[in-house]
Amino acid sequence: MDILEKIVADKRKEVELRKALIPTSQLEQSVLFERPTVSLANNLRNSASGIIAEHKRRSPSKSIINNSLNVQDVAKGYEDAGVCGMSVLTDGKYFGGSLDDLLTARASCNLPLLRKEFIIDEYQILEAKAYGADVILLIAAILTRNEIKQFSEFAKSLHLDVLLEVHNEEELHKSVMPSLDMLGVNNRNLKTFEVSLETSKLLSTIIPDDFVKVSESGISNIKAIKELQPYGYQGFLIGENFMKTDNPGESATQFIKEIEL
Ligand SMILES: O=P(O)(O)OC[C@@H](O)[C@@H](O)c1c[nH]c2ccccc12
Repeated sequence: MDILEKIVADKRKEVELRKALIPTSQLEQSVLFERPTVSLANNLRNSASGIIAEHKRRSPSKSIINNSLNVQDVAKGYEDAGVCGMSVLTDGKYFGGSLDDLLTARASCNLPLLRKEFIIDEYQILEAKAYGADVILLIAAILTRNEIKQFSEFAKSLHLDVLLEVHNEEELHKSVMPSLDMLGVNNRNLKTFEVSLETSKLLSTIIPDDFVKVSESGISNIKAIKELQPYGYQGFLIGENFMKTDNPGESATQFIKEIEL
């Protein structure tokens, strides 16, 4: 079993346990269910920097990134920096995140929030909405075309944006459909953890123009952004480069200043 299969197997068990404890009717009673969502795709279309900044304490590839920050400061810092949106890891076992992190981020800023999670069940989309997300991530590598269709249409019915993540041509061809808002190319192979910006460059030509293109992972300098912009990328998902510092908001501020120069 590779790491991705292991994560998904654990996730299926976790979701079954959560479902047994909190019925969907209870999720739907969250006051956040009535909150009008903010579109990350629209923000990216109208931005010069296109930065989506992530909150990530650790990862299976890097173990600890930063354990001494609080979500509130990070969210406020990113908002002050002028990022387009914030991504919040909610997986506990492999990334040290939680739905509580999402809720705290929601309470701390007005940015569109992406629930960064391995979604394999509609229940997790209801959770995303109930804990204040504006956007969900769907990962093509772990879903069938039918699931992508079902989950993305369900998310749209809740007024959530959908970011679909691919890593190769086959995943892209399997996934393209009108219920997606953004297409993300993960520069990191989730099975081997190898990172290459070439993945974004290669796939850019076959992503239809109606989707906002997002390049994800392994972006650690302005040069990478400048290199990817000519390929049509309008969004850049950055985690570790900000989170490894003592003040991710300040790092994001410097980063955006440099892009706009
Ligand atoms: O920390 P990085 O290399 O800047 O990467 C951020 C983000 O792209 C990465 O965390 C990510 C992309 N796709 C994912 C899917 C699940 C978990 C995490 C991810």
